[in-house]
Amino acid sequence: MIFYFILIALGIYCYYYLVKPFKIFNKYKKQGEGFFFPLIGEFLLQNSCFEKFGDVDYIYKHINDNPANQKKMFVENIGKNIKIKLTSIDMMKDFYSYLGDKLTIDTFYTQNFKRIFGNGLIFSQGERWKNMRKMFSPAFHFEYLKNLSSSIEKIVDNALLEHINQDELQNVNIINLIFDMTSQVVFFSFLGDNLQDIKFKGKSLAQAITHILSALSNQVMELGYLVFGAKYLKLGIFKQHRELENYLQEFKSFFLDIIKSKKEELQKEFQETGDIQQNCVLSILIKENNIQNLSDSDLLDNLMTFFIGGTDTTSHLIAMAIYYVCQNEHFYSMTQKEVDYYKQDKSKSMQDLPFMNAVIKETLRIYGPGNKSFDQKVTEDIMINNIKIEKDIVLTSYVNSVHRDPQIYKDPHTFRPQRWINQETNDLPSYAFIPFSSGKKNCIGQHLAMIEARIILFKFFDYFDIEPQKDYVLKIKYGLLPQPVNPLLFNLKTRQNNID
Ligand code: HEM
Repeated sequence: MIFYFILIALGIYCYYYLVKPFKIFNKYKKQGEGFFFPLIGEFLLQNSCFEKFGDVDYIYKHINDNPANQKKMFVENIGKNIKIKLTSIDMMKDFYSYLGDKLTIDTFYTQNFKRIFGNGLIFSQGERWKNMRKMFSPAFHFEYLKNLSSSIEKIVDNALLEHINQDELQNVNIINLIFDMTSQVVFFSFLGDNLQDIKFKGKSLAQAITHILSALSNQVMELGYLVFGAKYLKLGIFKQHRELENYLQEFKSFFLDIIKSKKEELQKEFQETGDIQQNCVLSILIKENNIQNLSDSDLLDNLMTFFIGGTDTTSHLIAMAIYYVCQNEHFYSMTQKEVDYYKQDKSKSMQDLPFMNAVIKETLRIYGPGNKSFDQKVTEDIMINNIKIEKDIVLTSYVNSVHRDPQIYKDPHTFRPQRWINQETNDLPSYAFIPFSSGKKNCIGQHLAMIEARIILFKFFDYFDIEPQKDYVLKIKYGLLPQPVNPLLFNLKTRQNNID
């Protein structure tokens, strides 16, 4: 009896995890390229790309190299899911028009992270998302954010001067250093306070969040998670699972108290003076009478969401821009000369630094931390560029492939900022450059990211002569983002005359 039961269970398992996915895989592979291996196709392919080329995404980045191939998509499997990576510009318009309606974030990887960022903007859909986006948007308009520039400059100056004063200028891990600044900026832009002096169990708040994220990320690799999902982790069968859940809950309630007291402080100021001096998300919510529409836990979820959306991304963008500039003497001297020239003319704004802006855009094109959308589950059959995609398939928009398509960009795999200054990129088609996504769920923080990138890059090249590690080999793997495996270490030498 038990034998038959096991046999039937095995049969059902084989059908749902092997036979059915393989049939669907074959159907879609006709539209492009593909790779199938029972259960772990995506892992295996990315791993082998990493081993061979030092870049997990290599195969998707190069899929358009031969335009005669007419590839449109790359099909893979993971677990029982079939995943389609959209790699052609022709498919982007339809994809982004369905986002948030017939496409919802797939929870295979992300459900564990929801334990920290709950139902903030990224994970919300429908009316809830619409209302929140409307309430938060004014705080992310460029004109409003411009008022934060001097506070951001102060955060950056303090962080760099601290390194200079402590003489910590050799082998500086610049991603960590910049992450410290971008996390202060996110707290500041949300609460009007960078929370620098507050510690949770001996860690700064940014370090505590990083610790939680990295533990959650490790759990996603556990067999139990792959089979039963995040519910299994929350059950707390193992000690390390219980410990993490407790740490997470304590951290959330600690942070909730900080938010409550900041909110009360700003509300009091508003009641007493009719205004709030400090520009930040909270003050906009209070001034526009929206604060009562959000619970304290909604505020916490969104602060965590902004932290996750806005720290790693921005710090990787800036560190990679420094890395690329330092690979080429001409780019390096152009950047430094531009910074020095700008300092002599106070009438200019940082937007008037053409070469530096081109460096940022080119880094976003070729490396962009958001050049792959979240995996999205199809909730009902849809048409993407005249191809029917069935319900339950997982779709990802592979912006990386479009950003490196030789039919759109000349010499697409080369870092060449000049393309953004000469006429080359004047008439790019729609969806040819979308590092911050597109459509209604695009990145709310893109102006903040660009302002930070300009300020931090400017200060680095103003304060320091930057020397990269000799023989460094860039290898890209996924953490929360695609990121360099070996730390980006630089020697910094102060340019004495430039430091007041
Ligand atoms: C270089 C820096 C950044 C890049 C490349 C980037 C990229 C992106 C991308 C591609 C998306 C869409 C994700 C998807 O749906 O698949 C997104 C969404 C989002 N980003 Fe950013 N981002 C950056 C910085 C920021 C900053 C500084 C913040 C806020 C402080 C932020 C907050 C968000 C939020 C809240 C969403 C979700 C928006 C919604 O669903 O309505 N991001 N970002």
